[in-house]
Amino acid sequence: MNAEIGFSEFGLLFLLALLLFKPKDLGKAVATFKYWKGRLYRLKFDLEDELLETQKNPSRKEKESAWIVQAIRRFEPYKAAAKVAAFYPLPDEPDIRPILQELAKEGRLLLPITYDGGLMDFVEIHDLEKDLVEGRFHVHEPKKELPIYRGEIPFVLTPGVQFSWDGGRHGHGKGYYDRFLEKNPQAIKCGVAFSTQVSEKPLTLKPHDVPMNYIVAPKNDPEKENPHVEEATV
Ligand SMILES: Nc1nc2c(c(=O)[nH]1)N(C=O)[C@@H](CNc1ccc(C(=O)N[C@@H](CCC(=O)O)C(=O)O)cc1)CN2
Ligand SMILES: Nc1ncnc2c1ncn2[C@@H]1O[C@H](COP(=O)(O)OP(=O)(O)OP(=O)(O)O)[C@@H](O)[C@H]1O
Repeated sequence: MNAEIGFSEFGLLFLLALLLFKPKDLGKAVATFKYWKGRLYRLKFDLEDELLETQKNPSRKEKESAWIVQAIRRFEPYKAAAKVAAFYPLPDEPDIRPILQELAKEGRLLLPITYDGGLMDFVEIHDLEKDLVEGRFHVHEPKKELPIYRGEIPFVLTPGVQFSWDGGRHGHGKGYYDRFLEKNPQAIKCGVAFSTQVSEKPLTLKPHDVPMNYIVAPKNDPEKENPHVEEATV
């Protein structure tokens, strides 16, 4: 009896949520929930790793991140790019730190520094330890005193909340990447995502949403697939 009451209350709450929130808001709420869930999840695993000193049983996220890193390394347009605009991963994004280390060593790494109003610039980073500080939204950002990079940006590894295989991208809703990419139409845009972040159905895009040329994300089983980058089917 009690169980029945519990279930119907849950059902009622769900219906209320559907009535009160527009599908877009509901999507944002789910994205926020996922973001915080991801942060706590990563924290838990980091603590466990420290305690157990083991990397023998990496989580699915770690496996997918390793797959993504391999796929990027093998990707010709990435290999050919003189500079790569990348991102310092948030806990809910693929861990591309090995790529960042390699790019920094090669003198090819650019990371974003954000300003108010949804604007950002890229800065050349040579040392991930010394050149970065924690900026807004807990993202590691270049120190303010470092010079802004004013040269050509041929290739952009782009973070996002959700992508679709046809190149659609939704971010955190502040428009940083849309504004930046609009000003840099020459750049090859490569979305970087966990398999769970890529929708089979095209995302609904607004006129300012800039589509990706490529998506790097494992499609099904990251262990069985050969890492490769998908060309967006736009
Ligand atoms: N790794 C990484 N670096 C990045 C971005 C990104 O998406 N990922 N950005 C891409 O633009 C810029 C920073 N923009 C961000 C904007 C909002 C939030 C954020 O967490 N916002 C909400 C939560 C809402 C949500 O998750 O949708 C908050 O304020 O807590 C994070 C980054 C530049 N650097
Ligand atoms: N090129 C642009 N010029 C002016 N305003 C823009 C441009 N791109 C986006 N915006 C504005 O920025 C806001 C957020 O855009 P959107 O929701 O597409 O961001 P996002 O791509 O999800 O976020 P982010 O790029 O920060 O990860 C919107 O209100 C939009 O009007």
